[in-house]
Amino acid sequence: MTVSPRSSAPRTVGVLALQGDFREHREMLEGMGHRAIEVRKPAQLEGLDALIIPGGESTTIARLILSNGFQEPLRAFCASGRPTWGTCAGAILLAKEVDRLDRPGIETMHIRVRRNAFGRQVDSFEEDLAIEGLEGGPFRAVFIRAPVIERVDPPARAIARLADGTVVAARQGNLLATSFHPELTHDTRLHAYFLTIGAPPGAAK
Ligand SMILES: NC(=O)CC[C@H](N)C(=O)O
Repeated sequence: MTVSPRSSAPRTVGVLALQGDFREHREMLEGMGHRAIEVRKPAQLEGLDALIIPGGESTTIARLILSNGFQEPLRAFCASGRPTWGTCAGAILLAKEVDRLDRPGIETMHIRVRRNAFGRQVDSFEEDLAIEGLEGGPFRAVFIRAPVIERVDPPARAIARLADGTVVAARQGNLLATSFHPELTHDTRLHAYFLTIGAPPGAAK
């Protein structure tokens, strides 16, 4: 399926605002005409149509998820079928397996992620990606101390790869994980795509 950037009606979209670049996601969503909520308490998840878990420092966000009682509510949100998207650190938190993370994350996507996979020499870079389901040509992806998706197990599937074949985006029903940061570009296509990926409750298991 392909979507155009303006194909969805205004939604109420939460951005987990414990740490990281939640503001950039909120501003992009607002620029698209959606209502964006910075989520700091589990009760705020209730009225949302969709949720973004932003980039930042995954160890810090994982610690704050646990200390703020977010772990079960976030798992329930993923199971509810509402679109849920982790960018960079957010993708690390959605993964069932991570090479090293000293505490549990949300662990709902059947992917294995390796943190800081590009090493010190390549702290950040950009690459044009073909993303399955996205029309309008390549997507300029910004990678910052990015993880890679080392393994994708069904029902998850890879939807974007670097030129060398490395998986950098995956989808599992209503769940989306990207190694890169679309909120740091002016391209709203992936945010628009994300809002279309709702699934029946439990579909993402
Ligand atoms: N931009 C990012 O979100 C970087 C992720 C960070 N390197 C981590 O492992 O948590």
